Amino acid sequence: MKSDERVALVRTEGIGRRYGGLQAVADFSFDIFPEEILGLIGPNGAGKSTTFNLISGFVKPTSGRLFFEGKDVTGSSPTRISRMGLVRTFQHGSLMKSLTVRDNIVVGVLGAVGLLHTRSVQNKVVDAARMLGLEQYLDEVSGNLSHGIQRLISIAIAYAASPKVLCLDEPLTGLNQTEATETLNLLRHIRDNQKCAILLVEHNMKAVMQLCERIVVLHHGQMLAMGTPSQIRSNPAVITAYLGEKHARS
Ligand SMILES: Nc1ncnc2c1ncn2[C@@H]1O[C@H](COP(=O)(O)OP(=O)(O)OP(=O)(O)O)[C@@H](O)[C@H]1O
Repeated sequence: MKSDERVALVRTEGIGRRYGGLQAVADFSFDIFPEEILGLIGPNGAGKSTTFNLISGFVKPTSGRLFFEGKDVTGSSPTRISRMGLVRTFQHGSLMKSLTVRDNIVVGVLGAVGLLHTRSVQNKVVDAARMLGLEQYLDEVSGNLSHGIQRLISIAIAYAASPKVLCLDEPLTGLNQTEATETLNLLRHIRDNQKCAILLVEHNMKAVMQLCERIVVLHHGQMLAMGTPSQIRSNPAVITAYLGEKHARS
C-alpha cells in the first residue's frame, strides 16, 4: 500500500493560524499515519509550536480543518482530542514538581481517559514507569530529580494515557549525548510496544535524522518539504533555508 493510501490518524487540510497581522501557520496540510515516527522541523519561529497547539486543540485554527481518524475535530477542546488518543508533552515539561512521580503519572492517566478504577490507574502508572525506567523514582518528589529524569517523567505522563499519537515537544532539550541516545531508544521502544505514532518536534537534528522515518519541514509557517531523512538532508531548499546553517554547527 502506498503511503498516501493509508488511513491517517491525524490529517490537517489547509490549516492555518493568524495572530493579528502575523500568519504563524498558513495553509498547512499533512498526515500522521499509524505507527510512524514523524519529525516536524524548521528554524526558530517557523510555526512548529503553533502546529503542535493546533493539532492538540490548545489553539483554534483561523482557517482549515483538523481530522482525527477521519472525524472532523476542528475546534475541539484539548481534553476531547486527548481522550480520542492524541496526547502531547510541552516544551518546558508537563510535570508538577511538587508531586511525586507516581502522582504526576496518575494526573496524566486521569486527564486523558477520565475516571478509571483505582487498580487500572495504578496498573497504567506502573506500566508507564516501567516503560520509561522510572520504577525506582515513583515515590520521589519530581522536582528533586535530575533534569534528564524529569524529561522522562513528562513522557511517562503522556505514555500512561495510552496514546494513539504521542506528540513530543523538544523532548531532548538539556539532555547530554548519553541521555539523548537513551531517550531515542526508549521512543523507538514505546512506538513498537504501544503501536502508537510519534510526532517529534526537536532542534537536535542528528536525533531527528536518526529516529524519524518521515520529516516535514516548516518555514515561515508553510510546508517547505516532506520526505525521508535522506531526502530532506539533500533537499536544496531545506539546505538553504535551514539545514545548511544547522549542519554547520552539528
Ligand atoms: N500567541 C501568539 N501571539 C502572537 N504571535 C505568536 C503567538 N504564538 C506564536 N506566535 C508567532 O508565530 C510565529 C511562529 O511561532 P512558533 O512558536 O509556532 O514557532 P516555532 O517554530 O515553534 O519556534 P521555536 O523553534 O522558536 O519554538 C512566530 O513569529 C511567533 O512569534
